[in-house]
Amino acid sequence: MLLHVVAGLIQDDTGRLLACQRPAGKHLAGKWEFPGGKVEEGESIDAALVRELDEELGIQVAPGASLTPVDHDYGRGPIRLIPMLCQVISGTPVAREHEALRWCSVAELESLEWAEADLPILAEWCALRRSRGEETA
Ligand SMILES: Nc1nc2c([nH]c(=O)n2[C@H]2C[C@H](O)[C@@H](COP(=O)(O)OP(=O)(O)OP(=O)(O)O)O2)c(=O)[nH]1
Repeated sequence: MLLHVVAGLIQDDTGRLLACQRPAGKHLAGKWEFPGGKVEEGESIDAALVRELDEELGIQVAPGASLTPVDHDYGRGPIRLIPMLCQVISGTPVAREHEALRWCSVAELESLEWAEADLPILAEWCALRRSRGEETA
């Protein structure tokens, strides 16, 4: 069965993107990812995003546009990773479930070791920024 996973792309007001490091002892430990998680049965993508970011980071967000979903299999069954732009309405992110959080410029994003399924999402996000003329931040 295809598992749907939502991933939130959060920018700060200087254009940096929030990256989160997966904790030790978990699948893909130490890799960087976007905050989010599995969409529960009967739950909308937007509702899953709002719930996961509240649970993981203690922030309230408004879901925005989605980027292109990525289908991937780490050998544990197929997943569909759904990237969603989102706006923080309230709160400041705190690493409740992650090893570390980092606000990253494009250069910093490229220096991290990402979960493989996130690579196409990062490429799309960087292309989107370039097309808006925001590539230098
Ligand atoms: N949340 C999130 N998960 C991601 C990303 N990229 C990526 O490949 N994944 C994968 C890791 C897991 O295989 C799957 C779901 O992640 P999860 O954090 O909700 O679940 P988990 O690893 O706690 O799963 P499990 O140990 O309970 O089986 O999606 C990402 O950017 N964010």
